[in-house]
Amino acid sequence: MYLKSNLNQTVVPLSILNQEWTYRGEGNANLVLSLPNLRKIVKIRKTEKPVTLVQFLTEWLFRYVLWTDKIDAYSERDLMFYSDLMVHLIGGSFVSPAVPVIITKKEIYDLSIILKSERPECRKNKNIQFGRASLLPDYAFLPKEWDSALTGPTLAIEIKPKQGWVPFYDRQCEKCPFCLNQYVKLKNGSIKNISGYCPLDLFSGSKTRMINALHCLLNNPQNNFRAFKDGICVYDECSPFENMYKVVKEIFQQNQTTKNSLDVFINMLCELLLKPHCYNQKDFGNCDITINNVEHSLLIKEDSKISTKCDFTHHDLPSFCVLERILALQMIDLAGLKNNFLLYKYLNSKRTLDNWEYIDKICKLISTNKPKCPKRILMDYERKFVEMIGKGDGECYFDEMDEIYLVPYIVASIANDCSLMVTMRKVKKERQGIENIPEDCIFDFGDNGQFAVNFGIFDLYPKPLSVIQKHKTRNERRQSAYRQITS
Ligand SMILES: O=P(O)(O)O[C@@H]1[C@@H](OP(=O)(O)O)[C@H](OP(=O)(O)O)[C@H](O)[C@H](OP(=O)(O)O)[C@H]1OP(=O)(O)O
Ligand SMILES: Nc1ncnc2c1ncn2[C@@H]1O[C@H](COP(=O)(O)OP(=O)(O)OP(=O)(O)O)[C@@H](O)[C@H]1O
Repeated sequence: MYLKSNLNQTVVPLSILNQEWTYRGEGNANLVLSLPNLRKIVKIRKTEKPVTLVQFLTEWLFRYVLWTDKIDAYSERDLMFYSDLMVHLIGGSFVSPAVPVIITKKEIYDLSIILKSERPECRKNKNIQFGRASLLPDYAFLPKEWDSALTGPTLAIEIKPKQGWVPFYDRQCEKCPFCLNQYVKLKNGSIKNISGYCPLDLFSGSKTRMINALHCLLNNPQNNFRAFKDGICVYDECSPFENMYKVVKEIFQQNQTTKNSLDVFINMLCELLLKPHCYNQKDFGNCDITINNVEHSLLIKEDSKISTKCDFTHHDLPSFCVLERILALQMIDLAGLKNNFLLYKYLNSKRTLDNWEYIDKICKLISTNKPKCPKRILMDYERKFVEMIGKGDGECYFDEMDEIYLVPYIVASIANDCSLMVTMRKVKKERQGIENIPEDCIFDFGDNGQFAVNFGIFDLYPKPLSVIQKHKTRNERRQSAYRQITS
């Protein structure tokens, strides 16, 4: 069965069980399996498990009777948003096109049974969904054609860096959203210790602050740091810290590992996070990377007097380094949650907003405005939004606006929640086959040797418009937990 999607891509049926596969991990929205022979991952959507009888019947009707069109439409829309917008905004060196595949009901049923023992208890509140899934490169491995020049294990570091930038309109608190959330986690018992990690430090452009942030991530990884050796998770919040020492020793191919080698490794990681990486720039589309910096510098003066406990100061990151690619999207939101919530509430009071219709609208806008770059389109809307706020005449300016004005906030929210992977493997001393690796992907770490390195950014799928309401409530909960614990 081969289907044609609206994106004009052939949807290929994929059988997972008749090839080598492993469980890679899962988040709130997707479960990921790795197909090591293909060096690909399959990203399978998850759905809420029905709890009540009514939910059970609705789910049954939806899945088994009304299934195909509705579910296909969801997955197709996710893919369209990813391919038409997010890939262009991030750039082809860090993301790859997703290939739609179809997984049968029977296969999902069999997989669910096998996966029972692998899935963490806290994630079992959702089922995996049959039908459309996405096939993507597995960033825990390097491209096959580089293999002949490389030796030793492949190490991949996954970081979910979270919000490294707070719009000026939202800076009412001395703590950034991530640090505030630590108090909620502490209160509900999901963590024992507050992490010293602050995303503002990781994105600060200051090496001292970045290195401190990386040390904190390693010491208290929560769901923000993982290390994979040859595709297998060897260090995360559930593993002993020694595992990290061991894997660093192996990657450096040293007999001895000392505290010092971990420091060397963190320095190396910091350098990699700051290295421009644009070997695949031809696929970058025509998005202009520099558009939004000016706007922020104009707003900065207004707010420079706030007292902070998190350090809100920051230096520019080198263009095209992996952190800069993420931060640039986070900074696309100038108006902040405060103003986006007001607009969302206003539009919703005029007509109930559909959570996903914005995707069709923004994709259509991009296509009719070609060759204008998608980032410029979003920034034009955002600029106008901020201009309206500046006029300060309350809700009346909202009459001229629609949900497209909320899209920059949604894009920034996706960037606030995405993950990155830095993957590395040592280059053989004899350097045979080195010509297969783009020069830009080889990094020299002095006595520790040369490494081939690749970067990936993932979890760039759309969020519903209702996330704005969720963020409003979430922020109030965070502030309250902070006040309760610190007062
Ligand atoms: O709201 P946040 O900042 O806590 O982020 C949520 C994440 O929590 P985190 O703090 O990273 O542990 C949360 O991650 P976990 O499930 O906690 O691993 C999801 O990523 C969630 O996104 P979505 O609802 O699946 O689209 C994330 O929600 P939104 O990005 O939709 O807000
Ligand atoms: N392209 C990829 N290459 C390698 N590993 C990946 C890739 N995509 C996802 N993963 C792995 O699968 C895990 C779950 O994927 P992902 O974070 O995209 O799930 P999610 O449900 O969308 O997350 P969230 O809870 O943040 O919404 C990741 O933590 C990562 O370890």
